[in-house]
Amino acid sequence: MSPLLELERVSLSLGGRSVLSEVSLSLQEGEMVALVGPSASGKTSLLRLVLGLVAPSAGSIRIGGELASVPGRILLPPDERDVGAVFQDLALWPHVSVSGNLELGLAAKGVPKAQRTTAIETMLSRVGLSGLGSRRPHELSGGQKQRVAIARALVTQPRWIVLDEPFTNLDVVLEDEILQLLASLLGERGTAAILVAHDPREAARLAQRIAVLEQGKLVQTGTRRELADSPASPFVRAFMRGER
Ligand SMILES: Nc1ncnc2c1ncn2[C@@H]1O[C@H](COP(=O)(O)OP(=O)(O)OP(=O)(O)O)[C@@H](O)[C@H]1O
Repeated sequence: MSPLLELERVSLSLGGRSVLSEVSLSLQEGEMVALVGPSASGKTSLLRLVLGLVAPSAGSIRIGGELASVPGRILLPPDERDVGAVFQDLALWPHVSVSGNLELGLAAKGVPKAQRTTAIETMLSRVGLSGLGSRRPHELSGGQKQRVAIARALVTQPRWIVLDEPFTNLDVVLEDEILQLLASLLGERGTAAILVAHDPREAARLAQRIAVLEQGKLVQTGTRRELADSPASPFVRAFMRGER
């Protein structure tokens, strides 16, 4: 069976600078991969590529075996990639209620009103936000906002999601709670994920594999044990020791 997502020697240049260089990476159905690397190594750019927000300069991206992006062209637009996204700034729509934030994606998918209401209620209850559907994002705590962002990414039941360092601003206890919630939500639905992680604990909690980017190149991909036992670079060694 084809991988859910497959990048083949993908390069990206922006403003005349090479941002990613010949990255090959795959994501299997139900698999969770953590993407790590120093600042400016290209992690966010890689997520933008797989979401279909930007086209590669070279190489190709396949989704479910079908060509989704080729040099200079996005063949499959973001809303046809069956993917949910959670960004670092969460990007909740500020003027829309919590329920409204979840509803937009369902409406865009053509889900009828009655089913939308049920799906939203079920999802809000699953993330511990029952009864808060009519609040606006600014009326929520940081942890509650994270839950809304996760609920919004998952309410349409996508086959996979990407998360770009969404837990950086949480304290450790809260981060742990949210990671646990996310792990069970992804696990019970068999949703695949690519997660940009900033510490090895976070990576280990969710991901079966860790992929390391440095200066736009994929320097190592492997399990936590493989990276800890034979780190391919000083960054990988330090990261696995939890120093970064
Ligand atoms: N639109 C753009 N035009 C030119 N250069 C860009 C553009 N977007 C990103 N870059 C550059 O690409 C490189 C990779 O950026 P990216 O945001 O992907 O890194 P990152 O690994 O996610 O970094 P961080 O961990 O700091 O968020 C950086 O040097 C950045 O300055």
